[in-house]
Amino acid sequence: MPGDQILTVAQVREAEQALIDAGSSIDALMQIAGRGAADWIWRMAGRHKVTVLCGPGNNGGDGYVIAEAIRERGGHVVVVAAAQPGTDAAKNARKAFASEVLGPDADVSGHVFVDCLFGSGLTRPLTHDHAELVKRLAATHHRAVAVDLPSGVQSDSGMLLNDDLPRYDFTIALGAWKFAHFLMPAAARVGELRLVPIGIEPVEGAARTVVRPRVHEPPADAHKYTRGLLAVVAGKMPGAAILASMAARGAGAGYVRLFADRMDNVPVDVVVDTGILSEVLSDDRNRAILVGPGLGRDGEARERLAIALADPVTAVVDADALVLLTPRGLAERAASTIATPHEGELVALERAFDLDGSGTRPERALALARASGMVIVAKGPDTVIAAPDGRLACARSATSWLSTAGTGDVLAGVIASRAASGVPAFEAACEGVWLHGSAARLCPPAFTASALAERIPAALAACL
Ligand SMILES: NC(=O)C1=CN([C@@H]2O[C@H](COP(=O)(O)OP(=O)(O)OC[C@H]3O[C@@H](n4cnc5c(N)ncnc54)[C@H](OP(=O)(O)O)[C@@H]3O)[C@@H](O)[C@H]2O)[C@H](O)CC1
Ligand SMILES: [K+]
Repeated sequence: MPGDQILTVAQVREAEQALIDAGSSIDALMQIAGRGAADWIWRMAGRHKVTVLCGPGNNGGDGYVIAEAIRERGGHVVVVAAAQPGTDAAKNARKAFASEVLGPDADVSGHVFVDCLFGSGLTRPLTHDHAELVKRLAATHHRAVAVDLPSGVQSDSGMLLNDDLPRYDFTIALGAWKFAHFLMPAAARVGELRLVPIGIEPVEGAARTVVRPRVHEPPADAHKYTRGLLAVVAGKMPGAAILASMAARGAGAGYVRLFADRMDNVPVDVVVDTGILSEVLSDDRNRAILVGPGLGRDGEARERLAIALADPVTAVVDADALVLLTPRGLAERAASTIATPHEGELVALERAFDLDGSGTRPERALALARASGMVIVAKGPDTVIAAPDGRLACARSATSWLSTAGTGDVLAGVIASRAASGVPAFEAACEGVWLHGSAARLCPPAFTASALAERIPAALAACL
């Protein structure tokens, strides 16, 4: 199931123009957006005092609409204008606000601070005065809500144009998600996210959010091979491959076969094969391969990677295998390959594929996907998934407790399991990322990677 669209500033402007061409107006869109945002703020504040900070552009215009909607309901609302409205729509919204507007020096405090200083039109850092004003208002209110984006955040990259700006409890996106809602460092400042739709049509080629997949029970006549046989190739340090295999067992594949040098310390429900790798992989019942966790980086590891990549089934390439991977290694491959690099491995792959690593994380992931022909899962607190055909998806961090050893092995195992179950590569990557995050949410704090792997079936249960 495709998620919601995530749009760049240019895509939002084009989509907004299409609505205007179809008979709407900026003023009408601002009313829908502002009143939709006011509904959320009303739920949060009720009759407690709300302060709306309005900037000069249409984000500020939204602020006047929000303030008027709260005033009409009998709420206690104050507007602080950081600058006079500069656009026609913002001027109209200001005129329609039937109460007093205070200047930026006003001494205000209250329950909810609503930031409508700048949104997607921000092009440069906030001035010192604006930054101090935002900080002061955030400090004198119990809760902070950003409308569309926190002021000071660059919409397409998620970069912060100013240091030291407040964290928000809530961000209410207008019309569509923006990349800054998902990308670090901005994603750490937005708080809980809500989206107010304003009628924007689907934009061709737009990025999507990663959402809960739909998974079906195996058919009545299913057996372990029809549900998918996954081969996991271990190396010198089998622990990581065992962890990946455990996670894979719980994510849908009917059979996980671990190729390893030794049989000891392997849980009973992972089948170990200590034979000859090329023979293990030539089993034509194999539906997917996972190679990389604990593989090592020596000559034997290189050889195992080459044998794995020569196999005509979907391959998930992780950890050490990402460092050993070369364009030549992929040249003969016809089957899909999914790479799951963290930032350091992403940089190594960019070098290997002669890319300069410039641009936002989604742009970098897409460039690598196109250059390598692989589905790229650029994992981290702001995981981005890119396909060679240009599809792009972003996931919010489930929890920062995921920052512990072995969780990457679990992710690789889950993605490989979805691929072995017959899910196409890009979708398998998105499903794996969702299941991994969802399992993390089911874990207690300070969980271990093996506890995470144990929660994968519970995460899968929520998808049935
Ligand atoms: N998504 C939609 O369809 C709708 C969105 N709406 C809201 O509109 C804003 C975007 O509004 P816009 O007027 O384009 O931009 P801003 O309000 O964010 O910024 C206003 C102008 O401020 C100037 N600017 C930029 N950075 C700074 C700065 N650091 N200091 C001072 N001034 C700055 C810039 O103009 P310049 O000419 O000075 O460069 C901006 O244009 C969107 O976020 C939504 O909230 C509408 O409600 C309609 C529907
Ligand atoms: K804002």
